[in-house]
Amino acid sequence: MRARMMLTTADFEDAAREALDPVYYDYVAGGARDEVTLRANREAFGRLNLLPRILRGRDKRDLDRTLFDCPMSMPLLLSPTAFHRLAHPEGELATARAAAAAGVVMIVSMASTVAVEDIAAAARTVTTERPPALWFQLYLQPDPDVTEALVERATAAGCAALVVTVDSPVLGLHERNKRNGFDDLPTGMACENLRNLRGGEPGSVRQIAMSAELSWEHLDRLRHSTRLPVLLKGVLHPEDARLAVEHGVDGLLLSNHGGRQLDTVPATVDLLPEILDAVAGRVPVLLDGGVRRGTDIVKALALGAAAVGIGRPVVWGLAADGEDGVRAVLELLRGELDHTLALCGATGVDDLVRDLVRPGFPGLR
Ligand SMILES: Cc1cc2nc3c(=O)[nH]c(=O)nc-3n(C[C@H](O)[C@H](O)[C@H](O)COP(=O)(O)O)c2cc1C
Ligand SMILES: CC(C)CC(=O)C(=O)O
Repeated sequence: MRARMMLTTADFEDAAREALDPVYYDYVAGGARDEVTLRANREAFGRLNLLPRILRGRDKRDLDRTLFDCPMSMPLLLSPTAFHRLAHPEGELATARAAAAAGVVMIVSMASTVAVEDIAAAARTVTTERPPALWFQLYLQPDPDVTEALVERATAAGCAALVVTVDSPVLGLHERNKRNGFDDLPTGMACENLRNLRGGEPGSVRQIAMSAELSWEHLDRLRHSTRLPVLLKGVLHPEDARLAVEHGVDGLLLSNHGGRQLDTVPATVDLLPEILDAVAGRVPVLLDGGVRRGTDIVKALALGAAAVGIGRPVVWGLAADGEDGVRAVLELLRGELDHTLALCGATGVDDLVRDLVRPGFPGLR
């Protein structure tokens, strides 16, 4: 039998589907309710067209970018995804080494199955041009002392920024997980950042309190308790984007949680222009959701995103081939990004403007 050619992120998803327990595959692949938003994230990129320029490119294009003092080899980062040990025994250790080797930021999930200190140590084992950069994602907790304990832990581990996910007043409902009876980690795995956080906590996923009573006051308290840059992940309404800037956040990660929270919210790339207008250049806006191709990255950057995140493709790489699989996904996207820049007549990622992206021309999908 011919070996599978791993040419696209979709090839990694196919390989992951074969490697994973179907219950875990569904957990990663799935979205909330009818999965309308999950599909919309992809469809929106497909509807946008690129209108390239000619006779103005360069042989070697600049892909690097610095954000929050973190030099990155390209404006692509690993959005936070929970439970990497479901995909591979090495879990987040493998992911962190791959991200460090590729020179990109990994946003560690509060619900990682390896402790943030161990993830940071794994990233430091990789020798590269750039120091490895980790950011830490957290859900604000109704008890601010718990939030502060987490922030202290992530800061001590060397995380360079905090990404506060604000789209989860309650957990999104995934009917795939319900049907499969998946609602907890298997024996032997835990949310290691929550273990012994303040006392003898076991590291259970149920320790993560989703609360509909969180308010801007909780964010203000966090803002004042840390010197790290704070990004909000999951702001969708432009009015909230304005409020976030007024409350002193340092950046936004425009995200609909990969279609896993409120179903039927718009695709992130469709919302990007409105959010950028609301923010008016005061803080960088990053985007995730449905990014699978170099053309997607170029469209988001050209519209004004400072960087883009990928969620599921990282888990597919990890499930398919551990550290090498994640690295392969990142290098595949780097290659596609560079190739798209060349075809667009761009000298690098700083040479992208809105004019390159057009709403869909009829008949072209
Ligand atoms: C399996 C999985 C776990 C996730 N875990 C988290 C998490 O712990 N915290 C969070 O803020 N977002 C989480 N997300 C959302 C991602 O950060 C990201 O917003 C989303 O996956 C981007 O869309 P994409 O998968 O289409 O690239 C998760 C997504 C997936 C698929
Ligand atoms: C609830 C978290 C533990 C994970 C998450 O955000 C997700 O699966 O989308």
